[in-house]
Amino acid sequence: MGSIKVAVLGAGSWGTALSNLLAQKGVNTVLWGRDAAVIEEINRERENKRYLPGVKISHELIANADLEFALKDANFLVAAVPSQAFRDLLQKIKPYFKPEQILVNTAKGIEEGSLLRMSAVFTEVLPEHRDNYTILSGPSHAEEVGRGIPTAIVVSGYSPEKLQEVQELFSTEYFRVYTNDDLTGVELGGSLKNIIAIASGICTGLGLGDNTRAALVTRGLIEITRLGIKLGARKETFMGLSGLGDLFVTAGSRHSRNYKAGILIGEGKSLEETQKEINMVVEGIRTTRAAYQLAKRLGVEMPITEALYKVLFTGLSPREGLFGLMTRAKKEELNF
Ligand SMILES: NC(=O)c1ccc[n+]([C@@H]2O[C@H](COP(=O)([O-])OP(=O)(O)OC[C@H]3O[C@@H](n4cnc5c(N)ncnc54)[C@H](O)[C@@H]3O)[C@@H](O)[C@H]2O)c1
Ligand SMILES: O=P(O)(O)OC[C@H](O)CO
Repeated sequence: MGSIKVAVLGAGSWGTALSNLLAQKGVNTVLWGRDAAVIEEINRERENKRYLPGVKISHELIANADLEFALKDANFLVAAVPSQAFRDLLQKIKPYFKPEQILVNTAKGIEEGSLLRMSAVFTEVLPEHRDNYTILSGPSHAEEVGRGIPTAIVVSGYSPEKLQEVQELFSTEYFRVYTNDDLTGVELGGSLKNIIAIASGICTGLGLGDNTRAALVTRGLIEITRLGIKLGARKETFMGLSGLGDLFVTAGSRHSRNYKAGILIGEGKSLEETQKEINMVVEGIRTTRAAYQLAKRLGVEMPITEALYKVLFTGLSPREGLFGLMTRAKKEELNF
């Protein structure tokens, strides 16, 4: 793609997979990571063994631990760090940020404390560049994108022209990018599905059946939609790639860190043991606490989120949590 340059910031699983996709497409791409040992390994072995083992990295990809080098003359900055590190990354890039640069956020989460979505964090740090913010979300495991497995994803943001530029940048014959102007819905769908994925994993860890998981995922979609509507999102977005799509891929996949975390917790492991064993970001843990607080503040009913919050943070056992959900007051089904 001509003279376009992209800086991918964060050399974990997703940053590695996306930068590799762009480099394979012929885009001048620099992958920046804060860990010099990981960067060195990528350049030497053409593999990121900790975060994306088994995926061959294109010789066209430049990995570098110097942020200024990565940002210089970049048209697009792709932020691929956990949501709790997004503000910190923005503070680091702020001195270099240019009015024409487009920021593509890929983090799926809500900031703890402020309870802000990533777009709002961006606007706090770089208020004069609000329209340069976009987000890429949807069902996309790095392990599969890294192997060229057909994937569909969605981009959202404020400026329709910028969404089209990001759509054009990432689209390949195996990576299909849609646009959706419901930024609130796209951000919340991608973030809140992780809560339901952990709960789904807990059902598996407890040795329960497909009926239970299907019930949990369906009721989970309804409650995350309910919170989304309250915050101004469109209901339909939760039926799309960043809602149902991402829930489907996360709540039962062997690749999902959130689902795997749930399995370990259902099997009786503590939260600390679980995080140590997975050794990569499990976004849904902190998102559960943030969503629980948001739901309380706004008076939105989110029984699965509340039960998971109690299991993760107050010592309720997974079985007690499930029993509580099954024996709640009787309801109508479609209570958005
Ligand atoms: N892995 C996937 O399949 C996938 C797909 C779509 C979206 N995402 C989202 O992308 C985000 C990143 O996930 P990931 O899978 O790459 O996580 P990861 O745990 O694999 O990697 C995180 C990377 O961020 C770096 N990092 C952490 N804090 C940092 C900071 N303050 N400054 C700079 N770098 C920092 C770490 O060193 C690591 O390289 C998450 O929000 C996740 O939900 C992941
Ligand atoms: O591995 P997970 O659970 O963080 O999920 C990764 C992506 O969000 C899937 O779309």
